Amino acid sequence: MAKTKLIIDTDPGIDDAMAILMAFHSPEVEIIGLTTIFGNVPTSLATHNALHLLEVIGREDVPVAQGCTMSLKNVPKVRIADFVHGKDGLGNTNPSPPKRKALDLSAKEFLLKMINTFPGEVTVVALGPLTNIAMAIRADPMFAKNVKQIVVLGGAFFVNGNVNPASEANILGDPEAADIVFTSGADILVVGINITHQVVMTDDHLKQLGQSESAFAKYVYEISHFYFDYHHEAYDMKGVYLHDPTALAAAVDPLLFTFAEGVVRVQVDGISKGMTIFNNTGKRWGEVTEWCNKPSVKVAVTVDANQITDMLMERLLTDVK
Ligand SMILES: O=c1[nH]c(=O)c2ncn([C@@H]3O[C@H](CO)[C@@H](O)[C@H]3O)c2[nH]1
Repeated sequence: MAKTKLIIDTDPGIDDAMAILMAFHSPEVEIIGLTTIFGNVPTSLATHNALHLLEVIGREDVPVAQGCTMSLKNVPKVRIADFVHGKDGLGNTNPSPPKRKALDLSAKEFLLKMINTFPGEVTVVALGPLTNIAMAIRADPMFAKNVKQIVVLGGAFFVNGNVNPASEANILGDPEAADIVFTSGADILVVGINITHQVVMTDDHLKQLGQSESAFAKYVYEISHFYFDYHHEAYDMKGVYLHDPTALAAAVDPLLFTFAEGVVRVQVDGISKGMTIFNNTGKRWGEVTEWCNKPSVKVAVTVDANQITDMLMERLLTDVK
């Protein structure tokens, strides 16, 4: 079967690094580029880290396109998540400067170019705020039709957020962009923290990675201590949430999830800014609401969590020649 072409829009980030490594050991997909965005780190550092990760992986042929440095409303991210990922985004391991540079094309231009070159063939896995993708949608009305699928890591459906009780970090990073993407009519899978908080890499799994001879396993072991310390402290748990690898798994094998369909709108201001509100009641509302006459998305509602952790472990522990 033909491999799905993937573009990973990313803000690496320790769990982004795990997802990117996992993607390169996933025979189901072919990664045709990385685009970068602010979130876990500022955009310039995301680009630096994306180029560094491709060196670690040995795939310096894969292009990186730098994305927006601010949200659609020209607001820089209020709180870069260095307390989750370290100052350098990779657990304070201080990676050496990458040998390559990003493309001259912006992330938006790269996304448009790839989707127009391969209509119906490219899936975008969005691991950070959705600014680049919203920009592409706004620039070209055909983008939403021609992208094969957009897999979004973001939102908190029927649960609290992880930045505050209302909002999850990626959606809060650019709520206007998220609302544009969710209502664009593209084929969209949304994986929120109601799902990713079920998918855990334990302290024992980390130990196993540390004892392995696999280059990917050793690398993840090195960068992950900071991320584990954060989870020990913030959540009192003996492991970490696998946010980004879970979204990547949805692109590789959506059968590991079940989805409910409905319209998702995003709160763009007020105390619940960034909140994702999903209408799947099936009720015939008596009045016109902001959810009426909008395209639906598929929101993940259940997950085979152990299978995803196993998939990540297996793909990190295996050296692919
Ligand atoms: O700003 C943040 N605050 C968090 O507590 C937090 N926990 C995880 N994350 C990152 O945001 C995405 C999931 O919401 C993932 O990329 C996490 O690394 C966080 N970001």
